[in-house]
Amino acid sequence: MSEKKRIVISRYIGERAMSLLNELDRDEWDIILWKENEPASREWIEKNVPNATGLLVLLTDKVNESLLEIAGPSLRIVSTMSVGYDHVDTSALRKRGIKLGFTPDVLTFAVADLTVLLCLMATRNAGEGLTLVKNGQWPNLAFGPFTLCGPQIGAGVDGTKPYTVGFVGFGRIAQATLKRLAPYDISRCIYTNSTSRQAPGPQAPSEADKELAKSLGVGEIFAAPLDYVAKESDLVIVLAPGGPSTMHIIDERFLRAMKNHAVLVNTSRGTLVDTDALVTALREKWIWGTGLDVVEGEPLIKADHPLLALPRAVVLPHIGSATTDTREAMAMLAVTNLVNGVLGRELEREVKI
Ligand SMILES: O=CC(=O)O
Repeated sequence: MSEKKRIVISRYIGERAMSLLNELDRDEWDIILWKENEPASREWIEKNVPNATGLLVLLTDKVNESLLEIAGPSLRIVSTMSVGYDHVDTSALRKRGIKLGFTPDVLTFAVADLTVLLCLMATRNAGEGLTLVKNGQWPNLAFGPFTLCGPQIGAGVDGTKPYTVGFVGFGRIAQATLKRLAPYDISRCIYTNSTSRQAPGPQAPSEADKELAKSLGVGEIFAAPLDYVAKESDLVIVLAPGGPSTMHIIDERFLRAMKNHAVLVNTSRGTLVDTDALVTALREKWIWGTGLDVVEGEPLIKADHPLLALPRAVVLPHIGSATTDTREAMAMLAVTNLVNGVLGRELEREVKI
């Protein structure tokens, strides 16, 4: 009797998504599942991946040359339950003709919501306020008129203050974030993309920029170089993909160029921000504060990380897409991609690598 084909899944991703695997005839397919509620050990993945046809991973699992070597030539599809895929070596996949499935779109609203949450928390000192209250140090017993005051997002109390939101990366999630911020009366949105980033100056708004500005009621929208975004923005939101091309794109130079009352929010990948420079920027008050859902070197499992001692740093544990609905949709899409991939069908969402 010939050996069954195998699929390796590095985390239990819920009953509904797992039930989609029923399309695979179990006389033909073995489903190998890591059942613990923590990342699968490398040892476990390496032990089970040889001769697999499909591999479903989360962003805690590195898919690199050595893993693909171990998997061998049977592997057809890697499906990641994430929109980001900087944990996957795409060139190693490409040269072996292995497809990569991912889960964009379904998480756009959840991440945009969390981005706005961090914008508000970081501008309004909510991190510091929460810490004081939890430590029994409620600060307003003597109601200081300016206690815990922070900058206000948007056009201000009389609705006339110019307010600029800068985006580093302006894809689906960034645009959904802008849509949520638009009711704050944003006079300008400036953004970088891979071409404008190094350009000599700001670009004239494209037709798409003009249309978006009109539909959202934002004064104007246009692309600009990084240093322009740093210098001009009251709020900088980082929403670009991770990987070598964006490593430390927010560095000391960028942070020094920012306005003193400006806030930096990162809900993409920790590697985009040079953490040491950010810590100095906060300590020396080059900027007002920061809201981070991702940090270089995460998870931060020790409370002695310098960021955590800073009252103006609001740090969340990478929960951008963590609504139940969204995670379920991501899980379903990841399994659909996996099943389609192993059966040789087109993936519902494939990274063109
Ligand atoms: O960070 C989360 C993702 O890439 O889905």
